[in-house]
Amino acid sequence: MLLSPGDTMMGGDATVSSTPQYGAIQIVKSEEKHRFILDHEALNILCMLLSPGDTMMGGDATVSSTPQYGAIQIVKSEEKHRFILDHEALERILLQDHIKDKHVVVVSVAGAFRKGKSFLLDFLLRYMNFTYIEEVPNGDWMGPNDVPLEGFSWRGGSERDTTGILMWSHVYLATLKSGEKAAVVLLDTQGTFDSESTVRDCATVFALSTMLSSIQIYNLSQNIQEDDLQHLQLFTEYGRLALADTGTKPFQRLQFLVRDWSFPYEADYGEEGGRKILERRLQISEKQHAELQSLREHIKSCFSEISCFLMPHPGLKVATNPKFDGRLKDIEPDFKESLSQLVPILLSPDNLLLKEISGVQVKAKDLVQYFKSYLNLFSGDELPEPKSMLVATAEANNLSAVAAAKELYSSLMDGVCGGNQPYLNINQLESQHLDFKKQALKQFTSTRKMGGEEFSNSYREKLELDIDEEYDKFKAHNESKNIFKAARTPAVFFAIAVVFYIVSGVCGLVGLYSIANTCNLLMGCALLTLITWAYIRYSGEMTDIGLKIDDIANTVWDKVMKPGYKAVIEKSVEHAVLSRSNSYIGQPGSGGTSTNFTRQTSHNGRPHQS
Ligand SMILES: Nc1nc2c(ncn2[C@@H]2O[C@H](COP(=O)(O)OP(=O)(O)OP(=O)(O)O)[C@@H](O)[C@H]2O)c(=O)[nH]1
Ligand SMILES: [Mg+2]
Repeated sequence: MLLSPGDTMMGGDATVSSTPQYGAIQIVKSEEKHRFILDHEALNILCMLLSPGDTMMGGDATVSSTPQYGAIQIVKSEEKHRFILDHEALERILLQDHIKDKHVVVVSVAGAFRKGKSFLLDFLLRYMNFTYIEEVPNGDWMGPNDVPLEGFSWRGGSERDTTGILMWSHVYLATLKSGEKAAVVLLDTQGTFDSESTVRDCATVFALSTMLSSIQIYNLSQNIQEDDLQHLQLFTEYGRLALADTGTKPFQRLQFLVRDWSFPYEADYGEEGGRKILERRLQISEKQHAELQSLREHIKSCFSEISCFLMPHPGLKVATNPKFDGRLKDIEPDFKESLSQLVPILLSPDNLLLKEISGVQVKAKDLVQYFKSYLNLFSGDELPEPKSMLVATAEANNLSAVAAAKELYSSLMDGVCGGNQPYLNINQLESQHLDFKKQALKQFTSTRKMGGEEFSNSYREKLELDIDEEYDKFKAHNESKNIFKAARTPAVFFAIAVVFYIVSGVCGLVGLYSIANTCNLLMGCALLTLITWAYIRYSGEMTDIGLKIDDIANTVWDKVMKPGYKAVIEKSVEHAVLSRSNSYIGQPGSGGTSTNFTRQTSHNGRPHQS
């Protein structure tokens, strides 16, 4: 978003940002006599930059240097431990025109509370800004040494900070290895096991973020413990069902991230050490209980990629100093070194992974549907069974396929009878509709969906109904382009006025004054209706009355004028044919005279004479 020309940018050349469209705007100015005045215009521009209603998390300490971006709480924790989805906020982010049709990469960080999740995400933001906005490849994305860390709200202390699920308001566009442009979404989540949340709350947030992300960063402290693996049980159960249904792995990447790893002499910091530890933790041995064995097997089979990264301790300033505000100079070099290795492993264009559900890549607009279905699923008092998770996924799957097929139909119809297209003959329109409907249904049937054919039949029926409804709209729109139909109402009322004018004149001539007066009155009414109709059409007000006048005109046309007009035409054609044949028979050599002729009529196809 650009600032309007003429905005007061503070700081002159020295402070111009590397992205020149951002800058400090002076909203309170110091005037003569030491008075401060508010620059309303500048304030309005700032208000426009922030979409209305956005909940910017973080308070003063974490306000971003690019004020138009912020963390938006899309899943909120309400009273009685219920989570609700902020549809509007979600749609505002994901349904932006340049985003909605892009496949998405969803990066989420989940895990226990107070373990540095939001802190890490702010480094991910720095990398994203550097690589995908400023587009400087292989540079130093970590930024200057002496700048506070901003973005998602993070802080020290023992009390929880993040609640619900937050999405970064800016969706990054990244060019993948394949050359495709993908939309990258970052999610921060409420930490698990804080003193205010129930087990269900924790499981809900963790489940939502795992189900919706393509790169789930599982943030752990110090080690991978058995209970950390057990939290994945719900997904592995669901994953098994989904795997059986579609034959594809339901989740993409699970990245274990062990913070404050204290045993570098056993396994090195970084990816290599992480692989070693992960192998040990996911190892299946005969000594293990059968349940532990199957959990490990299922974790492996549900994610297409599992990896682990061991992070060193960031230093005492980070962990214990209340004044620490994220400056790199206060962080231990080991930590910074590991961070510079970790973040590109997660977010470089080559490592981004698209979100897939049942083997189909998810678009940003589909993600909205999945959010809705999953939030619905988790709104009950009990945690859902893996089977109902499968049903919810199948439902969202089918709804997305319905939406895509409907969109195909609408765009095809738009091409033949949309806004700029001329009026199309009704028979032609009908045949195009049937053809496009067939194409849309074919696309729906061929899209891979969960839940089987029987499940998707009801959605197919819904699609047919939706398409027919859409067709009615296209038909009405097409009709409105028929200028003869548009001119029908004024023509009918004008004709009525003319007829009554003539009748009134004739009646006046023969002395039937009362009938003449009534006709005059009716003529006046017709003209008045005509003027009212013209005003409604011109002003766009009182459209209900306008529609009623159109209805009356249509009825008069269908019931009176059209039959009358047809009868007159038929009569005159008959008359013309008759007079033509009469003149033909009357001609010399035609075998008869005009007064004495042989009339030929046809009887059962045979000519006979009378
Ligand atoms: N020991 C340690 N502390 C860290 C690390 N990273 C960040 N911190 C500190 O941990 C504290 C909490 O950071 P946050 O990012 O707010 O933690 P969080 O996990 O988002 O916390 P909740 O939002 O409450 O779930 C801050 O004081 C950070 O400085 C780390 O790797 N190790
Ligand atoms: Mg947090």
